[in-house]
Amino acid sequence: DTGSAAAVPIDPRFDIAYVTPVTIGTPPQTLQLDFDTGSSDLWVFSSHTPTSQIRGQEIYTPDKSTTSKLLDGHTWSITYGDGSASRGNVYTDNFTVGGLAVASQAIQCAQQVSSSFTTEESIDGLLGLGFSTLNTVNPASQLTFFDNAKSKLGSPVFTADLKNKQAGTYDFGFIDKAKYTGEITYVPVNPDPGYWTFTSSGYAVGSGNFSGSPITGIADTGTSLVYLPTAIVTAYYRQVQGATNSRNYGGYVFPCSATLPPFTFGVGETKFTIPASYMSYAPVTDGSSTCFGGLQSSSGIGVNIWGDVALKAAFVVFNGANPPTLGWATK
Ligand SMILES: CNCc1cc([N+](=O)[O-])ccc1Cl
Repeated sequence: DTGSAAAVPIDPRFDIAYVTPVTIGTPPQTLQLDFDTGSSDLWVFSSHTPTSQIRGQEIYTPDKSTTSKLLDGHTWSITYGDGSASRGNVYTDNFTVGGLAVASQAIQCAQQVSSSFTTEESIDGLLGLGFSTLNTVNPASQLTFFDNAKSKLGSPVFTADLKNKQAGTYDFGFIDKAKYTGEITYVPVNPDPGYWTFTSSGYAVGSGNFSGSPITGIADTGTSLVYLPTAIVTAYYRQVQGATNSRNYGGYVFPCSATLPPFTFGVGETKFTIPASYMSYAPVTDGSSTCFGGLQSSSGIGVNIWGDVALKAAFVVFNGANPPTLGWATK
C-alpha cells in the first residue's frame, strides 16, 4: 500500500506550519493535522475539548464513529519546545492519510490545549512522525501512524516535499523520482531518544567558504525555523545590515528591506542552499518593517533543529528500516 497527501501552509504569507488532511472513524471525519517528525503523539481537537478552547478548529467526535473504542484508563500529556501543551484521553479508530488506511490507530483526544493551539485556528491537531519511544500515552505508550502502517508499505519510508508558500506533499511507502533531482544522499540516524537525529557536514554563509564542521541536529517538520549553534548564527547575521539579537522579540531581527545572504548546509557530499527569501520568516508583528530571521540560535534549546526553513530546500526521505536513515536530495 501507499499514501500521498498535500502539506498545505496554514498561512499564505509565511510558512509557519503545514497541515495535511486525514480521516478518522466511520463514517470518516476529516481533520487537518500538522505532521510533526519532532514528536510522536497523534492528538486532535475533539468533543472532549472545552468549547472555550476551540476557535474554529474541526473536531473528532468518537461517539459519532461506529468503529471508535475508548482505550480505558489511558491518558496523555505533552509539552512542545515552544512551551505549548495539550493533554487528554485516548480512543482507537480507523484512520487514513492520502488513501493509506490503518485500523485501530490510537487517537489522542484533547481535554485541554494551551492558548497557542487554541489561537492556531487551522490546526486541528498533530500527527507525530518521530519514533514511537517518544509517545506520551500512559500506562501503555502507543504506536505512531507510520509505525502502524509500516507493515503495509512496499518500502518502510515516508518522504517530505515541503515547499515555500505553496502546497507540498507527504508520501508514504514509496519514493517519487519526479520530486527530486540528482541522487539521494543517505546518512545515519540516531533514533535515541526518538528524534530523526543526523549529522550535517557543515555550512556556508552566502558565497563564503564552506566550513566543514559537523552539526548534529534533528529533522523536524513541526518546527518552522532552523536553530543552530550561536557561532554559525552570528556569522550569518554579521552579513545582514541592521541585524540585531533582540531580547524583546526573542531572536535575531532585521529591517525587512535588508539584503539577506542565502545559507548552505551539507549532508554528506551534497550541498543544500536555503534561498535568501526563505531566511526572512515574517514581520515581528503584523505590518511591522522589522522581520524575524528564519535562522536562530539553538543555545537555549539544547538541540539543533532543521525545521521547515531548511526542509523546504530539499526532498527528504525518512527511512524507517532497521537501522533508520535519512535521505536528502535537491529538487
Ligand atoms: C505555536 N505553538 C503551538 C504549536 C506547536 C507545534 N509544535 O510542533 O511544537 C505545532 C503547531 C503549533 Cl500551533
